[in-house]
Amino acid sequence: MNRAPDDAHRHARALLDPVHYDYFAGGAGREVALDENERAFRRLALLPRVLRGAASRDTAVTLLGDRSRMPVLVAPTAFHRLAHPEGELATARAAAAAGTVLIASMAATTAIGEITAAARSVRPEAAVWFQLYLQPEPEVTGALVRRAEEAGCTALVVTVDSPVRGRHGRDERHGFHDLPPGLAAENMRDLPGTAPGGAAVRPIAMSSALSWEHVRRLRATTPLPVLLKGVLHPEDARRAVAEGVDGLVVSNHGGRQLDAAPATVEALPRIVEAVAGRLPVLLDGGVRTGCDVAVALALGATAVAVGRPVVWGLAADGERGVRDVLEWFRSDFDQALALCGGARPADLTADLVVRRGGVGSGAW
Ligand SMILES: Cc1cc2nc3c(=O)[nH]c(=O)nc-3n(C[C@H](O)[C@H](O)[C@H](O)COP(=O)(O)O)c2cc1C
Ligand SMILES: CCCCCCC(=O)C(=O)O
Repeated sequence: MNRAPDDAHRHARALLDPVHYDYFAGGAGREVALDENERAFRRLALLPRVLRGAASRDTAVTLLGDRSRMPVLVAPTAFHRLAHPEGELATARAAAAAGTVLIASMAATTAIGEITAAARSVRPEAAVWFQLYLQPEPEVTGALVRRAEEAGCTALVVTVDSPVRGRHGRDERHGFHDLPPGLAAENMRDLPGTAPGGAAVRPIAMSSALSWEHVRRLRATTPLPVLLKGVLHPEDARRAVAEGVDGLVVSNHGGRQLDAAPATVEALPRIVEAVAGRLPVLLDGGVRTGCDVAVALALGATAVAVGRPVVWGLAADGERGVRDVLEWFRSDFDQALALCGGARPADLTADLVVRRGGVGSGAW
């Protein structure tokens, strides 16, 4: 029996050290953006179409050349070994088995080469993308990109919503600022510029000096497609198109950065309008059911990504727990698609989405 993300969440909460549970669950500030991500989906409804003769369905999508069995990817989340001893290796095997794309965090507690190897041990064509925080020193960013390329990653997801780190009240209250002994952000090990005898693992820097120039430089140094994660303003989306970026992720970092950021599903339509089909637009934040996936796709997302539900599956039952959560998302999305009268993700169109209480008002 597949465990729904809500069940996994309950199990994870019971099993995890409360300090680590709060790290994963928490958000920035008063956690308004965190709460709103889920609530905003509840404010939206789907108007199903009937009698469309959609006898067989296909939930697969192709994203920048990678095929995914469903339009639900694994969002990058840090420090999986805090959730389960097998950490990112378990997540990678589960994502590969579920046939979806894993976006591996630069802040993983397992090196990217080991993550891709684990995914490919299950499915040789499994796609792994690498999430990157651009580092102030170009040679450090360059070395991270080479590692991702050598590991066989097929896209880079550059997180641009973190000029500084959000303030996480739960972590502050617990005094949780560092990984426990024995765990490290393994992609940061042995990078250029580490002083002889200095710490072998560099801290991850967040820099407010980053600009479009850094994105341009990155694009010039790698053949991999580059997506920007954390775009919420339509002008930034238009600029991304002009700069030749390959894709966008509409994200408020799961409510962990700017607490005043809008719910991502509410920001999505303006980004989709600005991009006008020129790039794939992904969304993450608060996606908890197949209906949420269907709403996001109907509003123009090519796919969504899920963060915490995957962590809960991992904490609850390792590789099997993540696989259960991902398989549940696939079947729940398939069910929503069928109930909307669709045969494939492209059948979900904006006219299906209305605000609750607003049917007939042309709310969208
Ligand atoms: C515990 C945790 C760690 C995260 N680590 C990263 C990270 O390393 N890099 C990144 O770009 N986003 C990170 N995120 C943000 C996620 O990629 C994603 O935007 C967010 O989790 C989506 O919201 P959801 O958790 O409601 O699905 C993290 C989120 C959580 C909850
Ligand atoms: C400076 C530590 C970097 C870890 C970042 C993980 C992350 O993005 C999060 O939201 O947590």
